[in-house]
Amino acid sequence: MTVQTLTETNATVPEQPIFELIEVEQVFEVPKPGRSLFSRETVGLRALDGVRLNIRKGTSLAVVGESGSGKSTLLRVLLGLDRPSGGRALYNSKPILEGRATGIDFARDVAMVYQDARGSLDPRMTIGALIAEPLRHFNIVSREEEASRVAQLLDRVGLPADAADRYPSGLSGGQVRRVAIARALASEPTVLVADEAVSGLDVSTQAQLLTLLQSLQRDMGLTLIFITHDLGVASFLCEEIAIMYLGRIVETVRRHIKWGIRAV
Ligand SMILES: Nc1ncnc2c1ncn2[C@@H]1O[C@H](COP(=O)(O)OP(=O)(O)OP(=O)(O)O)[C@@H](O)[C@H]1O
Repeated sequence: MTVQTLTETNATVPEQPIFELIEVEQVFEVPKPGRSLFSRETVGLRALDGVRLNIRKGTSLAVVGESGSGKSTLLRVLLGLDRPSGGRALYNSKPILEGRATGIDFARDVAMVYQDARGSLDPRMTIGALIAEPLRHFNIVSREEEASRVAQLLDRVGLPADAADRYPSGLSGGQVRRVAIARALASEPTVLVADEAVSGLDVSTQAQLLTLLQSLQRDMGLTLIFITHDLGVASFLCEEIAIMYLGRIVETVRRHIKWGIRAV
């Protein structure tokens, strides 16, 4: 069996970050604890509290934290789905929301694999049609080339070509995650964001998916942002781990992944 070995290093890469968060804050108005039933009193909840984060192109970053630490809030800011209440969130040195407003490039460049992979796929569509959807939306290939690109993408995620004719209900949890990854790759993104992409699966399926994500990141030069509450998964997969607690990044661990072979 092939496994990777991880070794710590202090190497620094002086490259311009693809994502940059500078003192990002997100404050939500929530009902004041202990208020009377009829009171509308609120308090500000700091879901993000001065977050600073640089993500370099082609690297892998895991954002790890317990429930409520702010991971999803951070993700929504990175995806430009929410405007932070303070600080600056940049993608390729431009405000993320500006990037989204200018349209299709950000959506094509930054692909997402959702935690609820099955729920994110229309159960009435075949796997082939689901993967072809982003190909058409972003005009990646001509209609004639579509079927062969779908087959390539299925192969890339370790599914057989005949999976294209099946429906999500006919696939296992692990296979559905692979389809979600193939769909995300269809737009030929620079960044792949995966939110709890292996949670709720058995250990061996998790390991296979993590190995797949690792090889995709390495072979395609993707920037991988992986959100998880599982430190073990994070350290297996990613070069850099940002640990969140109460809306802050309390620690960042940088690793240099060396590929090696060890008999186990
Ligand atoms: N839209 C919102 N309105 C009010 N409070 C919110 C909102 N979104 C998140 N919160 C609060 O912000 C804090 C951080 O939530 P967030 O969902 O980002 O945490 P998380 O680390 O992703 O948790 P989980 O792992 O459970 O998904 C929590 O206290 C949450 O209740």
